[in-house]
Amino acid sequence: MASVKVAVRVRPFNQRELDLEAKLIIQMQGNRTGILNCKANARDESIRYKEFTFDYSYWSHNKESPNFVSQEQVYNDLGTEVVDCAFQGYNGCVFAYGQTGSGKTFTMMGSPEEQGLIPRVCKSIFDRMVENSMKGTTHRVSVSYLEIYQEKVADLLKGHNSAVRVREHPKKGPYVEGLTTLIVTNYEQILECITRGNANRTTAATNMNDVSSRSHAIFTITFVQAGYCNGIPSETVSKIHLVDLAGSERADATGSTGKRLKEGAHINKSLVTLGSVISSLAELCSEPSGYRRSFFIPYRDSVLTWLLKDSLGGNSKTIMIATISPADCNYAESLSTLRYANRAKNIINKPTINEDPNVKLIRELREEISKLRALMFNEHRSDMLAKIHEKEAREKELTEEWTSKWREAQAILREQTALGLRKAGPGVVLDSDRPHLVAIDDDPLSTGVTLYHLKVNINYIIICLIKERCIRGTFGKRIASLPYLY
Ligand SMILES: Nc1ncnc2c1ncn2[C@@H]1O[C@H](COP(=O)(O)OP(=O)(O)OP(=O)(O)O)[C@@H](O)[C@H]1O
Repeated sequence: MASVKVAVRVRPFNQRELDLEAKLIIQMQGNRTGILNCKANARDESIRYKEFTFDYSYWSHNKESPNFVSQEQVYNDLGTEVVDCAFQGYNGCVFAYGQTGSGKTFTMMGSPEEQGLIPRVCKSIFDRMVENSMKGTTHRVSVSYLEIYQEKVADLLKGHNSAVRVREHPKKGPYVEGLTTLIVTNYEQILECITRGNANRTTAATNMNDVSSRSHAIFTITFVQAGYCNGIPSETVSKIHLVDLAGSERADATGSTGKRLKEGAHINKSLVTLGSVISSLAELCSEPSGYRRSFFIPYRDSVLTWLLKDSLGGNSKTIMIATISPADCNYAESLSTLRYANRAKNIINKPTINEDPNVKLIRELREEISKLRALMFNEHRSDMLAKIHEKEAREKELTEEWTSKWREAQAILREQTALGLRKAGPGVVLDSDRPHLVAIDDDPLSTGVTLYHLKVNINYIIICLIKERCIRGTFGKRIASLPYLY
């Protein structure tokens, strides 16, 4: 069990707020955040000033302050937890929520000079992978990047207009059908994916932000870690969702009309549903265990909550970052964000280590065998020997199967890395001048690309195309497309 961790961050005044000579209404001390209502003339202090306690309250308003919290500190507190999640085999999720222009994209993505959480998390994952590889562990990292714009999902690694559909697998839950999943082998490649995806995101200028994200964006890292631990195979798969939500907004504050107003309605639909999901979960989790009524959680009322189902009340360690403006003119929005964040604190998730099912079976068999051996030794039960032998044979068979699959996957990855072969959007990039054929495979469970070496000095080739598989030449040009060609 793990509560959703909540951090609140306040940004500097923006130009609009400076022009309006806005007053500073946010105060932070330790992990407490206070908000002052300048307009209320009531004597009752509880109406004028409201205070909330979070896991972290980040003062990023002015660099001169001794309490100033930089991008680096946000990463040290929150990003390292996400990286730990990946290496321990847990799913993780960070989502940034707040008013338009309050600093969500700055916190998640940042700028080239002041990188945000996403690039820092990616960098750290690859740095730690290098360290762990020395100990014999192997890793596979793949990424996908999607946006939800007006309740429709687009594949950001394919292009802005690449619509894809959300479906629900009976066991694995919601997923996006046909979403591009690219294997990345170093930080530069992952950065390339982020840059490509960001360029495809829907943005527009509003009164609150010159480059306002009009969509919800989910960058997902799938991290597989495999190797031997104390002589036993170990393999974990973690999914890390890094989410930059579109701004929660009021039409009058953002100057929305026409298309922007329609966008706002859709953005709000997702955020309102997110709010309902958070409220229902918070209520559910605050009931004493054993007395919990069956609550309906409206995950399917919006694409966003449907896709983030596991991150909210499910199998994930989740962090919410609520970003707020420091200015009095945004009092209502900031108070609403703080209340939203305050509710999210009560959500309790149930993260578990995502172990490969075969590896889990091997581990369990070994445990059973040790127990049976101890029992046999203590109680002189010779009848157990046959049972032990049977379990040992099964365990050996599974271990051999797993080891050969693992070695094969390692060899393919090594070969592709050595040749600089990788899937890039609809094509592949290959930095090699050796003759070859490349098969592009859309199966997300495979490495995505398969390389066929051609022996030099062979004048003709026979190609047998397996159903629906397409073989392309060096420059991605289709050289044969018949189902069977002899
Ligand atoms: N902590 C911060 N320190 C310095 N500048 C910041 C900070 N937070 C936000 N900004 C600046 O404020 C502006 C708006 O921030 P940002 O684009 O991150 O907002 P947003 O919440 O993502 O908005 P939207 O919902 O419209 O996309 C940007 O110019 C950004 O650089």
